[in-house]
Amino acid sequence: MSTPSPLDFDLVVLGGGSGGLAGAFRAAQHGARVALLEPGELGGTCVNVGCVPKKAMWLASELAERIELASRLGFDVADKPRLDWPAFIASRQRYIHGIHASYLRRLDAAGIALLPARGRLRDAHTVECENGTRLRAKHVLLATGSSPRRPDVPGAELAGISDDFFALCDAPERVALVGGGYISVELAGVLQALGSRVDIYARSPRLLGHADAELVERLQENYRQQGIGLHFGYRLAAIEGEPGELRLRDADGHAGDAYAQVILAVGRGANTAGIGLEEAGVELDADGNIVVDAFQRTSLPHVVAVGDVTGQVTLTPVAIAAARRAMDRVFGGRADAKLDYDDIPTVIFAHPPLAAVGLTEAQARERHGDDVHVYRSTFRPMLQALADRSQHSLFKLVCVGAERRVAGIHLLGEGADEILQGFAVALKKGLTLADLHDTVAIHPTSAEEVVLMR
Ligand SMILES: Cc1cc2nc3c(=O)[nH]c(=O)nc-3n(C[C@H](O)[C@H](O)[C@H](O)COP(=O)(O)OP(=O)(O)OC[C@H]3O[C@@H](n4cnc5c(N)ncnc54)[C@H](O)[C@@H]3O)c2cc1C
Ligand SMILES: NC(=O)c1ccc[n+]([C@@H]2O[C@H](COP(=O)([O-])OP(=O)(O)OC[C@H]3O[C@@H](n4cnc5c(N)ncnc54)[C@H](O)[C@@H]3O)[C@@H](O)[C@H]2O)c1
Repeated sequence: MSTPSPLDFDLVVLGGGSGGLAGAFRAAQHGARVALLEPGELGGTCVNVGCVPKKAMWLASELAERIELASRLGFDVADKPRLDWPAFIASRQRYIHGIHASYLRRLDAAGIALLPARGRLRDAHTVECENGTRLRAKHVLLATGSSPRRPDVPGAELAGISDDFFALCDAPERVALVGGGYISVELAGVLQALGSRVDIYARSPRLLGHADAELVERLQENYRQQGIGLHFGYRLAAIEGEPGELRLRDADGHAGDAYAQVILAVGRGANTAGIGLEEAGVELDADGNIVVDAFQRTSLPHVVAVGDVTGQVTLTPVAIAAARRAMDRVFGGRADAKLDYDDIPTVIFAHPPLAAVGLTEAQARERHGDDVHVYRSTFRPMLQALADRSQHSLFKLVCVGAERRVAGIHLLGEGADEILQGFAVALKKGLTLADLHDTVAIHPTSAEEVVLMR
């Protein structure tokens, strides 16, 4: 038997983002010899140009709103407070550098070989680095993530993408966001609260097509009240002008206002091109996502894929959970380990946040017909009421069957982002309306509305 060379591994991972790192750490815990290839910053999209800097900006914008509330409530806030962006961004980036450093320490401690290189799949057991070095592995984990799409219209290259938002050093005076999904809604709320005048141009008839229509209706009202312009059914034909003064032209030839910044948020595409996947025998779907089965197995034996590159629910905790389970199966002797993709909770960090788990009312009616029972609570959180602000919260339960099993929980309002997690556990375990009613409320909170709905 030949002795293994230093280039032989039990696992080679392509991508040091949420899924790749989680998979590498879990495999190493099971005793696997692991190499991880990452040409960019550790942490991938989430840490560098996604969840983390986004949440930091969202927190800043929440503070801006709170300062305004405070002044309404009698605090002496001399002038209209302005955010010192460079100072805030320095704090944000310091926080992110701390995450990089922590990953490096953990990789080192786990004995994982980190190679700062782009990888290419040669066959089921061979990965080639950019410099031509070939690594041999028993198993390969593909976690190369996704990148923002640009619409195929003239001038699209003049506009920014979400990555560019994180390079801003001030709030641009006027901003257009193209797209009506997660990113558009989140960035619009942040920028408007930090001093920009924002317009959203969505192709769809409403924002957030996957979310519960009633909550989205309420969020849209909030956004209009905050001064965000909402343009639905918009068909973008071109982007024109000079940097700093850009205009959108629609399919009827109408050119609108000038914007200092246009940000495209029309979805993301899997990073599967040019890395040898199809040549090696990894099947892709029509959108370029890696096709995987319930165990994250690709069409090529010994090659698994997780996260955005599979086009499955594209959220960080999903990539992490799928990677850990796949590695438990491959290296941990848990043959049945796989992620259940049902009832994954999610939060859209809008203003206020929208948190959801399970079926929307429309999905429940499609699945269960008339046997759907909806409970809702509309209320003003105490701080909003004290400041005589009109922002209301809307909480909604979607129940099915005679036993009123809770099939969906939808929360729009202050604190919704922090309230949902615990209720998501309960929903996953088969929560019923009676269980909620059996639970004593915590008063006075917004969360208590969930157990008081009748
Ligand atoms: C603006 C924004 C906000 C978001 N906010 C949230 C949020 O609040 N909550 C949430 O759950 N999700 C959020 N997401 C989604 C989340 O960031 C992604 O779902 C998550 O990062 C996916 O993890 P991943 O490991 O699949 O890919 P990524 O994190 O993108 O990592 C992929 C890595 O692979 C590397 N790579 C690419 N090609 C190769 C190659 N050939 N060889 C080696 N390495 C390669 C890349 O450099 C990258 O580092 C947000 C996304 C965006 C864009
Ligand atoms: N809080 C979070 O968890 C969070 C935040 C941001 C992003 N994400 C993840 O990242 C993913 C990508 O976000 P996203 O907002 O780019 O995608 P998205 O899929 O949420 O929304 C894309 C939007 O663009 C629209 N669109 C598509 N093509 C268009 C075109 N040519 N012209 C105009 N509009 C067009 C779609 O109708 C849709 O409204 C999300 O689906 C989500 O999974 C999560």
